[in-house]
Parts: sequence; C-alpha cells; structure tokens
Amino acid sequence: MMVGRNNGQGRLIVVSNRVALPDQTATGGLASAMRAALQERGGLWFGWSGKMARQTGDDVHRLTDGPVQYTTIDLSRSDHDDFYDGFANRTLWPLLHFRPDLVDYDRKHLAGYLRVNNLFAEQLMSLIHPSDLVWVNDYHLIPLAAMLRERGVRNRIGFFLHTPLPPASLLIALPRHMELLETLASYDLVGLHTARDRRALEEYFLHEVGATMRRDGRIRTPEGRSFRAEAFPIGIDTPEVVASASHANEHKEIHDLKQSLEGRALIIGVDRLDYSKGLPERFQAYARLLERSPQLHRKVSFLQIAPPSRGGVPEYRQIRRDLERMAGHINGMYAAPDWVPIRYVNNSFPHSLLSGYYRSARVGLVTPLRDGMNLVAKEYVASQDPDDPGVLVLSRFAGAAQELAGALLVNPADTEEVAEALGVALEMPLHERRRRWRQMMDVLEKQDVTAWRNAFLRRLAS
Ligand SMILES: O=P(O)(O)OC[C@H]1O[C@H](O[C@H]2O[C@H](CO)[C@@H](O)[C@H](O)[C@H]2O)[C@H](O)[C@@H](O)[C@@H]1O
Ligand SMILES: O=c1ccn([C@@H]2O[C@H](COP(=O)(O)OP(=O)(O)O)[C@@H](O)[C@H]2O)c(=O)[nH]1
Repeated sequence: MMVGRNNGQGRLIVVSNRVALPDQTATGGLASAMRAALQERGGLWFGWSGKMARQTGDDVHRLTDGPVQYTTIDLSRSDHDDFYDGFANRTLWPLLHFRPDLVDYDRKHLAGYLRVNNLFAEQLMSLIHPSDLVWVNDYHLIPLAAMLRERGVRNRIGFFLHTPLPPASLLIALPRHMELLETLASYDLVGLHTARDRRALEEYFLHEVGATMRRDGRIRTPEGRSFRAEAFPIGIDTPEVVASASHANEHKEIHDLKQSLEGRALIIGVDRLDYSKGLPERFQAYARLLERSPQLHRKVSFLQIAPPSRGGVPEYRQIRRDLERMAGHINGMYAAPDWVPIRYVNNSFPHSLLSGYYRSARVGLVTPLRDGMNLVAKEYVASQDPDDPGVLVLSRFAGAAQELAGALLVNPADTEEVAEALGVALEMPLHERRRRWRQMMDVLEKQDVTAWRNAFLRRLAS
C-alpha cells in the first residue's frame, strides 16, 4: 500500500529517533507534533521503537494506524548507551542548549552515534521509493542524509532541528564539529524554529565552513553542495487542544483537581525533567513569591508535572534529586495542615487530561533556560476558557517567546523578576487577560501544526 500520497505530492517518510506509537503518551514535543502532523496527511514514520534488543535492527516492527504506517527498530544496549544517552544527550544536547560546561565528549559515543545513523540509513534504503519526500528530524540524526546520499539516494531530503542552535563561537567547542555539522549540506532544506537559530546556522557555514551565500538564498559549501536554511516555527494542533480543553470537565481527574483546590488559584508547570527547563530556578521563584507575599499563603497552589526523562544521563538523575529536595524544603517552610504549596508530580499524562489541567490554572509557568520552541506554552494558551483565560509567564529564551507577545516575558535566571511576574499574573484584571490571550490565540490559530508541516513540505518539494 502507498502511504502519505497527498495532492499529487510523493509519499512522506518521517524519520526521527523518538516515535509516538499509537498507544503511547508522547511526553516530548517532537513526538506530539509529528503525531499531529502525520495523522492528517498520512505517511510512514521510521525510528527507534523505544525498546532494547540483543542487536540493533534485529527486529523490525511494523504497524498501521489509520493513514500512518510505523516502522521501528530496537537498539542494542551498547548502541543505546553510546548513541542516545551518549553522543546525542551528553554531548549534543548540552551544547545545543548553551551548556558547554555539561558537554561530555567521548570518541566511543561519537562512534556509536555514527554507527546507529548508518544502521538507520541501511534500513531506510529498502523503504524509500524514488518520488518520496524524506523528512529527518533532530540532532540524533544530523549525518543521515549524507549517509543516504553515499548510498545513492537522490530524493528530496529535509531536516528539522527541534532544539535551539547556539552561535558559531559555541559550536566550535565541539571536537571535530566540522565533520558533523558540514553534513547538514547534504539536505535540500534545513528548518529551524526561529530566525535567531537560522542566523546561527548561516554564520557557522559562512565563517567556519567557508561557504558562500548564493543570490537565491541557498548556502553553498566549498565542495559545491548547496542547501536552503529557513525558520519554520512549529505549532500545535490548535483545534484539537481547544476541543479537548472544552470537554475537560467530563474527566473525573479534572473534577478532583478543582475540588482539591478549594478555590485557590492554580499555577501550573509541565516539563520533562530536564536541566534545560529551568525547574530549580522556577521553584526558587515560587518560594520567593511566598516569601514576599504572605497574603498569598493558602490562596495559591503550584502544580509541577515533571515526567522523568533520559534517566541514563547523570545530570538528569541529579536534577531529579535536587528538585525532590527543593520541593520538600519549600513545602516544609510554608505548608499548613490544610495547604501544600507545591504539588510535585513525576508522572506523565495524556493530552486529554493535560488540557484540562492547563484550563484549571490561572497561571501557566514556562521558564526554560533555553528551549527550541516549547509546545507546553502554546498548549496552555489554547486550553484556556476564552471568557476567563489564564496568564502565561514565559521565558524569553524559549522559541515560543518570539511569537507569544501576549505572555509576561521573563528571564528565568532572575528569581525576583519571575516572582514579580507571578504576582502580576495572579492579580491581572479580566480585560487584560482577555486582550493578551486573544493576541496569542490569533497566532496559534494561524500558525498551527498543519501550517507548519505544510510550509516545510511545500518548501522541500519546491
Ligand atoms: O525523545 P526524548 O529524549 O524523550 O526527548 C523528548 C524530545 O525533546 C526535545 O524536544 C524538542 O522538540 C519540541 C518540538 O519541536 C520543541 O518544542 C522543544 O523545545 C524541543 O526541546 C527533542 O528535541 C526531541 O528530539 C525529543 O524527542
Ligand atoms: O505528562 C506529559 C508531559 C508532557 N507531555 C507533552 O510533551 C510535549 C512537551 O513538548 P515541549 O515542546 O514543551 O518540550 P520537550 O519535552 O519536547 O523539550 C507537549 O506536547 C506536552 O503536552 C505529555 O503529553 N504528557
């Protein structure tokens, strides 16, 4: 069966390390977004099954769900450790999130990263037809197009980077950076979330690789490969989130949460447990709010949902310990027999419930130190009751800040500023909340996940 045929375009093959299989909760923005993007257009989604096996690629799992076909492979323990925990998440992730101090470079991890990319290329060779559009996602798979080209693939291949891209002065801290980053030129189109990220890529290619900018806007390397780099800010499935939030009251869990609040204003945070999300700084800012505003004691409640993530990486285990300690400390300082200031939950929830939790909250607190986009910020806004919307407090270092001008923008490292913004948000009059919410909804309605997918694929196909 041909999948993903649409409007005369070729089949769509999406490749990403993380795949959201139909029965799974997608606790990452890439998986949430690709699921929404594929469900409408259809296509084939290829990636890691999320499971481990004796040998990488030994078992190939195939599944069809409506218009989407899934083909996933298991990773061997050592490939998983070197590729995913190692080079992707101990080397590239901190580098891309402006944390050179956390970059842990190991040649063995790099070898594993290249090995898994080669295995992906090998598996994909049997799946790709000549007219297919291939869409590769994220930092796990940077060299994939170059490896497919070596095997003779001539299809249009696009790449989307879901993380921020730091300036060239930081990228060059990566040992052998050029060997890896130069392979981006094997794609026809490289998409990034913001204009700032695109400029960083351009600067890297022009100043480090020695590329030139062609008159048609394509970047041309000294070897003669040329590609286009453009910003495509990712969106959410706005109509779906709106619909799900407006039915939120049908869920017992939402009813239970509201009842437990006893009229208190709710502040909500939803993040993977990741050091890039600024969670300790956020807890500190909330503690500062309680310190400077005794009148808010017993009147406010902070719910932080933080599903554990990448537990094989030491920094992620450490931040989990730190947050448990901080939540305990803050609750110990301020709790009363009938009030717990922080509700700290290490579980993940499906979108159907999250949208109800967002809608129950007077404030959405989204304060990453760096974030490619941050879909939670967008989901929070789209989940609000138009008659009585909550306020978004948003880090200026999330890609979403470039679009959501109706948020209260903060520097997450400035505890005082975040505490102040929380105070302002909790007091904000209805007319101002509505005005700010409308401004943000206009953006979310226009630039939703369908518009994002179409813009990227149209550019790739053109
Ligand atoms: O796959 P994991 O290791 O469990 O991590 C989850 C995902 O985290 C990152 O998501 C990014 O993509 C979002 C959508 O574009 C964006 O809003 C967010 O700012 C990014 O952090 C990562 O880039 C994905 O590859 C992971 O799957
Ligand atoms: O319990 C949870 C926590 C998060 N998410 C989803 O995970 C995604 C997180 O994406 P975001 O871009 O905010 O950050 P990322 O985790 O990709 O860095 C959003 O769609 C959330 O709704 C979820 O489905 N359940």
